[in-house]
Amino acid sequence: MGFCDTIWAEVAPLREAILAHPFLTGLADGTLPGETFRHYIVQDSLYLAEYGRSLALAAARAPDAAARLEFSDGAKVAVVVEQALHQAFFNQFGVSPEMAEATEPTPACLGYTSYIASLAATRSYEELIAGILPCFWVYWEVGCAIKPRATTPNPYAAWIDNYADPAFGEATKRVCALVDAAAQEASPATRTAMARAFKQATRFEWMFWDSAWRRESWPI
Ligand SMILES: Cc1ncc(CO)c(N)n1
Repeated sequence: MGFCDTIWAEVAPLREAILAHPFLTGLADGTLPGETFRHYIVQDSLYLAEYGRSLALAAARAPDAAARLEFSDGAKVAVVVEQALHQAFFNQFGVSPEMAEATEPTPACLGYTSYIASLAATRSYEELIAGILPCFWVYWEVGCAIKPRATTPNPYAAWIDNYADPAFGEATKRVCALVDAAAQEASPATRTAMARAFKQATRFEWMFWDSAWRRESWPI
């Protein structure tokens, strides 16, 4: 079993909790309140802007051209999706650019982006890319799980299609391959740190949806 398969299996309980989360069941059957999705999509645009920066840092630190291309491409796609898909949803759900600009990241959003940025700043390249991977893989799994049971018409169809798109699956596979290759060269201690980063980021994925579901804000 490859490294990615192992760490993927280790987070199985987290993945089950994600797939069962009411935010995602509501997305699939179209009953998710628009206000809840609006909270999510504004936070997600803040997330993608910061995540894109961390992908660019991964590209800068990548040991070979293939990895440099993959992460710089990912950095570009994060910005493109942030601007295109999100703008469409902003229009659909009545979020003005001013509202979006005035919104602060929630504790979950800031926690997740700051965690990935901290990997980029103070940890190894191997840990950084392990922390980057759940963003791809969890969304790919969610997209594929939701798509066959999504009701039509569904106000969230464009979101579901984006993450169930085979092209997104291919990108996920390529990042998995880079993580597997890095793990193969790494020491046991680094592999342990990679598994921890992967799990931590997967936890934040759950927290991100849960925070939108609760329409989280700062307690003070
Ligand atoms: C929080 C989060 N994780 C992953 C993705 C997938 O790109 C996203 N858009 N947002």
